[in-house]
Amino acid sequence: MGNELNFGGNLYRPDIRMLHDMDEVVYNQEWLRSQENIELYYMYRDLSRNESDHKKIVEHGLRYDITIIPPAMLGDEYVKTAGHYHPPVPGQDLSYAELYQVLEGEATYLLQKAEGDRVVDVIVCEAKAGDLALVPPGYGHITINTSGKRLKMANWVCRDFASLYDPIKKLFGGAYYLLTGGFEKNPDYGEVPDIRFIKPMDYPEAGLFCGNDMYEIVNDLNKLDFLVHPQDHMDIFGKITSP
Ligand SMILES: O=P(O)(O)OC[C@H]1O[C@](O)(CO)[C@@H](O)[C@@H]1O
Repeated sequence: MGNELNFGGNLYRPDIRMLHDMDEVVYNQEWLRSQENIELYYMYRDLSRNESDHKKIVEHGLRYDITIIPPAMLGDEYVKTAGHYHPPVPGQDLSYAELYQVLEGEATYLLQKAEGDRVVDVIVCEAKAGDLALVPPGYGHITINTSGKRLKMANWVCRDFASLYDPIKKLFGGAYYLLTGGFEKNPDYGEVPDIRFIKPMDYPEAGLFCGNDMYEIVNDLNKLDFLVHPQDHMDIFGKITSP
């Protein structure tokens, strides 16, 4: 069982994203049609080091996942996740946030904010091992591995929602594709803003620092309340949404 992940002495089996799960969102459709249905990336969900951690994580409405994206090319496009948005928090007009940390390799996080049918902000954050990347409410997100090395990343997220894939599928991918020649605007989006490049940041207000293993916040999960009740913690997102 070569795909199992050992986390805290527990073995986890992944959900596997196959190439042809991504048919709508791959840039080079001609290349895609000639390809076998290979495994692209591995999603290990709801991890914990022990039962007591798991109880705390569930009580706080959270989930800790690890995703492994081996290096690959999708024709002349770098391997990436399918991409999704999050639904609104019940009773709010704000959607759930998510927090990533690169554990190994390098990630390019593409975040895009939709307002109705338009994308009004596109952010790219390039992150290396230890770096944190926050997905604010309202932003869809895609992770791209351009590094030629295995990318292993973790995320904390609210456990009570299902991701929304259709808005990205129906426009054949994110607002930009990352090709060997650089970022290419997706023509199906019409007008999109230029990319804002941001650096990975610390979030001292939540006790989160690049370089510190973010799983350890399991001992103080109230600090992640911004993932479950983003409406109560808008300051933390402001550094990214209006720098
Ligand atoms: O759902 P996608 O777009 O394939 O992206 C996968 C990622 O999303 C998550 O489900 C969390 O948003 C992770 O488990 C995984 O990293």
